[in-house]
Amino acid sequence: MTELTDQAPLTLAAEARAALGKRNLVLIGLMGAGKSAIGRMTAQALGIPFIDSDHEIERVSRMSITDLFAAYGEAEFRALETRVIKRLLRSGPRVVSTGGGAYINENTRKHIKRGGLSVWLKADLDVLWERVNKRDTRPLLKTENPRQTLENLMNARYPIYAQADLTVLSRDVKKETMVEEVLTAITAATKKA
Ligand SMILES: Nc1ncnc2c1ncn2[C@@H]1O[C@H](COP(=O)(O)OP(=O)(O)O)[C@@H](O)[C@H]1O
Ligand SMILES: O=C(O)C1=C[C@@H](OP(=O)(O)O)[C@@H](O)[C@H](O)C1
Ligand SMILES: [Mg+2]
Repeated sequence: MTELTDQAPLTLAAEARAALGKRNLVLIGLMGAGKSAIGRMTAQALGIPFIDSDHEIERVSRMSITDLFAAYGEAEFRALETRVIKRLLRSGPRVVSTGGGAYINENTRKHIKRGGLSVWLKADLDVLWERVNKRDTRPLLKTENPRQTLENLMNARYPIYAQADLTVLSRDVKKETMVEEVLTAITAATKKA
């Protein structure tokens, strides 16, 4: 009979997939951290569905995030975001990339803590700014000094993101490297547990 030890070692993705089980992987962090891009690629590597909560919000509301903020304001957006994320986390496994403010909302955070393994993609201000200043799709950054706004958000939010189950440093390396680090973090955390 073949012993388990005789078999070829599992690939990193397969190992992470086994470690995840039925749990959802939830990416959190500030705008520009790479939640949407890295989340999509991580789901592909794991062979499980990917959903971006902002895209889902846009789909159900049939409005862009920018228009939602303009028409209804941030409070209404957060209420919708909570409902959408709660629903997305009901079944797993999935990779769910959230919008930057989702985990800051106490209600949404509660659902994420209950419904998944959270990974904070943590980046420094220069990396985030370099990425977000190329697009104008983020209503919270439509201020006189968007870089300062981003820094203020960083100061307010980083202590809360720190509650995530896992943290991976997001920086200027290949996206594939980021995916590998997320998979490694999932595997390592499960081995430790
Ligand atoms: N490791 C990376 N290296 C270079 N660019 C990246 C990396 N990760 C993300 N990006 C780019 O940065 C921008 C913001 O990423 P995105 O996934 O939208 O972030 P978030 O969803 O966290 O706001 C996108 O253009 C994305 O392609
Ligand atoms: O940080 C935030 O509060 C927000 C981040 C955005 O998502 P990304 O983090 O994917 O850019 C989007 O949900 C909305 O503009 C609000
Ligand atoms: Mg995003």
